[in-house]
Amino acid sequence: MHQAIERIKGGLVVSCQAYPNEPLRHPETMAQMAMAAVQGGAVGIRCQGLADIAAIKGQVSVPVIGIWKDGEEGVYITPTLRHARCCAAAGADIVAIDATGRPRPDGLTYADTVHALHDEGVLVMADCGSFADAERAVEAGTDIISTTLSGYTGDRPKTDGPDFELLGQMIAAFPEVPVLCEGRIHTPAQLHQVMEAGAWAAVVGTAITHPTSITRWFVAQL
Ligand SMILES: CC(=O)N[C@H](C=O)[C@@H](O)[C@H](O)[C@H](O)COP(=O)(O)O
Repeated sequence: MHQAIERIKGGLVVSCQAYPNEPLRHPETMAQMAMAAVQGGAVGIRCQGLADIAAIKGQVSVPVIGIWKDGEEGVYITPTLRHARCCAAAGADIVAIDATGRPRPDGLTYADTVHALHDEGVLVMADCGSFADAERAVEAGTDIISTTLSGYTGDRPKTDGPDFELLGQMIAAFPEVPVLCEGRIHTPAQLHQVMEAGAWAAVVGTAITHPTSITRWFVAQL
């Protein structure tokens, strides 16, 4: 098992992302957010965009999972081999990529992409939207599989909280592969539950690092 993957075992990875045109969308701001998360006990950081990856790697020593979101529909999380290589070059310890079977903009298959990255020594995390995606990812030899895209690809309902069902299926089917739970973990109790279920680690974004969403949750109660 690679050291970066060992280091996040049993812990909380915090996703530090601001979306296009949002006030916090600045690499230095995201690096400050990442440092704050590490102070709170995060064992890893997930972040978006080459500038943010580089800025965050410059400030924290925990493993960084890098992605590059390009577009908003279809395959947009690190959609091509080029995007993934750039994330690695920017300093990501692990690169997360879309693991769905949808056509990729560069025409490569998911497996082609993973094999090319492995040839270059890059660790790959599969952002899955279904159990079939997880099977494809494991078949390709992916280092980490995750529930990231559950509820966002049309294959699974968008549950209020994390997709415990998919998480459980992945853990049961692939005991040798680290399974991360990511997506809609909104409370410490839900985090406890996903770790009890056997997740290798969990990724929390919105509930920790997206104040606009958190404010809306409160305002909705007024
Ligand atoms: C579907 C998609 O594009 N997910 C993205 C992946 O990086 C992010 O927008 C999420 O914030 C991240 O997965 C963490 O999830 P949550 O913010 O729910 O804790």
